[in-house]
Amino acid sequence: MATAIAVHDLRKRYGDFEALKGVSFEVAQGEIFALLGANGAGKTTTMEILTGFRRPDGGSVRVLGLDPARDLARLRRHTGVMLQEAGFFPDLTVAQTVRTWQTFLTAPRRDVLEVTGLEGKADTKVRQLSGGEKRRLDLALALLGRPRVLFLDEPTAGMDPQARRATWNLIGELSAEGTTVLLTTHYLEEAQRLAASLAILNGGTVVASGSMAGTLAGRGGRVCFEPPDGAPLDELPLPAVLDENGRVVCRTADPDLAAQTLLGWAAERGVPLRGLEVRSATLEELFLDLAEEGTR
Ligand SMILES: Nc1ncnc2c1ncn2[C@@H]1O[C@H](COP(=O)(O)OP(=O)(O)OP(=O)(O)O)[C@@H](O)[C@H]1O
Repeated sequence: MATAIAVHDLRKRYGDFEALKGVSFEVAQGEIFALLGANGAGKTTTMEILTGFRRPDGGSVRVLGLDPARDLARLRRHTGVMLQEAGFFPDLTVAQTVRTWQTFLTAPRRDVLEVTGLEGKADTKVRQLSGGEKRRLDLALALLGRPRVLFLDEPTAGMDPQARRATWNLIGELSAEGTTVLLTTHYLEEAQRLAASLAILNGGTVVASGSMAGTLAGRGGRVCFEPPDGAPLDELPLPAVLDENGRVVCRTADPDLAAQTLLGWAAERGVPLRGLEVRSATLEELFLDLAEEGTR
C-alpha cells in the first residue's frame, strides 16, 4: 500500500532540550495510525512538524510526498488538522464559524455539523460551547476540505462517552473511505479500537511500533482463572500470581500454549479450571510495561 506519511530520523530541540531524538515511522494510505506516549514524550511536536507549524532540526518528513516545511500551501489543500488548542472567534456562532471557513475552500463539505453531531448548536456562540463541543467543532472544520490526510491531536479529549463513540465511528468511516488518519490520544482503549498501527514515544524516542495486532501479540499475553480447589499456586505447571480480584494470572509469551498446558494439568488432576480466560496483552499493559522498562 502507498505511504501517506513518512517520518525519518526526526530531531527537534528546544534550546538545550532534545524533544525528538531521531523518530521514524510510516503511515500507509487510508490507515489509522496512533502516536502514543506519556505527557512530554514528543507527540505534539511531531504533529506540529508534520503539519508545518514547526521546523525540524534534523531528519525528514513527507506527507503525500510533500515536505511540510517547503510545500505547505499545496499540502494544506489535502490535509485537515485538529491541534490541541483551536483558535476560534468566540463571538461567532457555530454556523458562522463553519461558513467563514467554507469561503476559503473551493468544494467544501456541507454536512460537517451533522456528521459531528453539532446541528443543534448551529446558532450557539462558540464561547458558549462546552469543551467537548469545541473539540467537535474543531473536527468539523478539519473535515471541511475533504482532506486526504487528517491530523488529530487528542481528538476526543473532554468528550462525553456518547460523543466519543460517535467520533470513533466517524473516524472509522473516514478511514474506510480512504482518508489517512494520524491521531494522538491518552485513551489507550481508543487507540486499540481505532488504530491499525502505532508508534509509542518515550522521551523523544520510538520505543515500540508496528501493526497493533503484531505489536500486542509480540508482548505475549495472559491466562486467568479461578484458583483451583485445593491446589496451591506453586503446584501449577506455570509461574502464576493472584490478581487483586483473587484470580490466578499466568503472564506468558504464548497464552494459547499456556492454556493448553494448564488444561492438561487440570484434566490429569481432575480439577476444573473455572472462568478460564486467554488473551493477548492489552495496549494499556504494553504501555505501562514500556514505561516501567524506561525507568529501570
Ligand atoms: N515551545 C517549547 N519550548 C520548550 N520546550 C517545549 C516547547 N514545546 C514543547 N516542549 C517540551 O518538549 C517536550 C515534548 O513536548 P510535546 O508537547 O511534543 O509532548 P506531548 O507528547 O505532546 O505531550 P502531551 O501528552 O502532554 O501533550 C516536553 O518536555 C515539552 O516540555
